[in-house]
Amino acid sequence: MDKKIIVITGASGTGKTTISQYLKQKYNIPPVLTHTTRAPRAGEVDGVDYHFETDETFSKNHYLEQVEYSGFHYGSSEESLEQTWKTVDVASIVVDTAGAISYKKKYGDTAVVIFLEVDVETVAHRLHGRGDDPERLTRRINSEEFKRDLRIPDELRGKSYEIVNKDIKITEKKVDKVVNNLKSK
Ligand SMILES: Nc1ncnc2c1ncn2[C@@H]1O[C@H](COP(=O)(O)OP(=O)(O)OP(=O)(O)O)[C@@H](O)[C@H]1O
Ligand SMILES: Nc1nc2c(ncn2[C@@H]2O[C@H](COP(=O)(O)O)[C@@H](O)[C@H]2O)c(=O)[nH]1
Repeated sequence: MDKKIIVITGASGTGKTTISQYLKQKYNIPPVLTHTTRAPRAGEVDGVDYHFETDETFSKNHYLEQVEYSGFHYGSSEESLEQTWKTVDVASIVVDTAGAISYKKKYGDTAVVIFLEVDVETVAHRLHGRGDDPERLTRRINSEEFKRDLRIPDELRGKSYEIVNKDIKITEKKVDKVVNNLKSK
């Protein structure tokens, strides 16, 4: 099979990490870790969920793309993806829509984009349920990035699998189809 990167995108709280974990559990498709300057949430572990960085260490890495999201830096490296491709043909990565556009531009058909969509009320409810700090959560939901990522950008329209992530079982079945499509190539 050709090398592929499944790029999971959408607004914060739409279920990107949940789908990335499903891909790992069910298909052994590993996530490529990215870097961030935000603090770990309860239960998040450095080197497992993210490479957690200070402003200083973040600035020393080389990134394929990087963004500022709700006041923090995030970035992903080509080296991490190339490293993962040495051991598997298919990997996944979780990024905002600006990152997904960068991956699509750089990798073309090698980047298979899944755009997750959920209405804003449901997302806010889920983020509260995840235990996000209320002050940070309000800031995030009011950020331009969050509002932008609620709808698929023009650059990805027609080039992505668009999945409404309401019922997780239905979402998983749709993700199964994406993976099966890859396998048949
Ligand atoms: N279909 C679903 N139904 C109900 N809850 C869901 C569903 N999908 C995800 N969740 C829950 O919603 C919360 C947010 O999901 P998740 O962390 O995967 O989102 P995310 O898009 O990765 O968010 P972020 O970009 O902020 O990291 C989690 O608590 C997760 O368990
Ligand atoms: N473009 C990139 N976006 C990234 C990267 N790593 C994570 N993200 C996205 O940032 C927001 C916020 O993440 P959170 O973990 O603080 O909730 C979310 O949309 C992530 O998908 C990256 O390297 N590049």
